[in-house]
Amino acid sequence: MSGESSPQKPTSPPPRKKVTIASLHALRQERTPITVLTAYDYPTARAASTNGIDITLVGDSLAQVCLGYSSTTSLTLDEMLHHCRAVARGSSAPFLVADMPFGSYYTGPEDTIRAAVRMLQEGNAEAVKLEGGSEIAARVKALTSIGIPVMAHVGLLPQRHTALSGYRVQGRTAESARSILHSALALEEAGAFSIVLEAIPASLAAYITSRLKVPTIGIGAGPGCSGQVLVWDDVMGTWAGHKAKFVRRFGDVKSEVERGVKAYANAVRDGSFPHHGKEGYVMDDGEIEKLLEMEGDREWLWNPPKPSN
Ligand SMILES: Nc1nc(=O)c2c([nH]1)NC[C@@H]1CN(c3ccc(C(=O)N[C@@H](CCC(=O)O)C(=O)O)cc3)CN21
Ligand SMILES: CC(C)C(=O)C(=O)O
Ligand SMILES: [Mg+2]
Repeated sequence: MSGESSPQKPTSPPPRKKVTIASLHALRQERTPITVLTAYDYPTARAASTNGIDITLVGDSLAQVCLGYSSTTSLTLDEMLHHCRAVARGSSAPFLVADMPFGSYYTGPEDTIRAAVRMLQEGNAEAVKLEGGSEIAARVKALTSIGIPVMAHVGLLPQRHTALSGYRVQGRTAESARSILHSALALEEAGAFSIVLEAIPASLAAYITSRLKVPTIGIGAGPGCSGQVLVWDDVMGTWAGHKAKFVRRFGDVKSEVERGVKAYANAVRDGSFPHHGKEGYVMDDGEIEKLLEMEGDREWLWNPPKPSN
């Protein structure tokens, strides 16, 4: 059969090319913005993977948006690994990064390595993300020197919200900005393949990006970064908590979910669901009569409810 005249077979779209650290650096080089989205389970990972996201991040925001904790510091390494494995099963094309949970990288280089190895081996992550500045550069180096890719994270550090008395924009003064810049340079020097800049002024983020060779990923850091990241629930409009200034909602999934749940509950209550014919099963011919005969219940008669729609 010649290819020209035969009709196109309805096939699924060709699998995307696997994103690698090299391909991410190439995007930075050609100034194509890198797209990063968090994912917490198999369906969110699938959606990111099949719709053009470059990096899937299993963020520790998981603690708040999926598990109902009041902050990310409650999340354990085991909880992270459980979600990471689910995301890995659904995220085939994007590069897969996962947050090292609070407390899993402070007690020494050996514990840091052990926890990061679990993230890769048990969680199937390809890289780990660590929050902190120059003070954790040695930890980052301990990981990158043995081939564990690290994404750094500077600026607003949610894992330190208690010490910092809340979530505040960082780097508004020259002194604070310089400290963030020098942290970013130290983390690049320690081998980080990319750096997240969270909640810092746009001019500072653009300047840091110009001083680094590795791509920067901004969240609340303006358009001058090499890429952008947002939390899934913020993008979809399913997060009911505080909406940070940097969030833009691209979907209204919350109202769609409300509509669906209410419609289902109403249909069950008014008897319109399930429909006897369309959504149920029938016995083989004559078998209900046989059953009633066996049970001595020949008088029993079933009148299926009339569908109300
Ligand atoms: N849904 C959600 N989105 C996130 O981006 C996110 C989480 N959860 N959980 C983990 C961390 C916490 N993050 C946060 C949390 C609060 C602010 C916030 O309230 N920012 C203030 C800054 C005010 C200021 O200093 O001027 C804001 O209103 O933007 C920012 C980032 C980012 N991460
Ligand atoms: C918002 C991103 C950068 C993150 O760290 C998270 O989702 O936990
Ligand atoms: Mg995080």
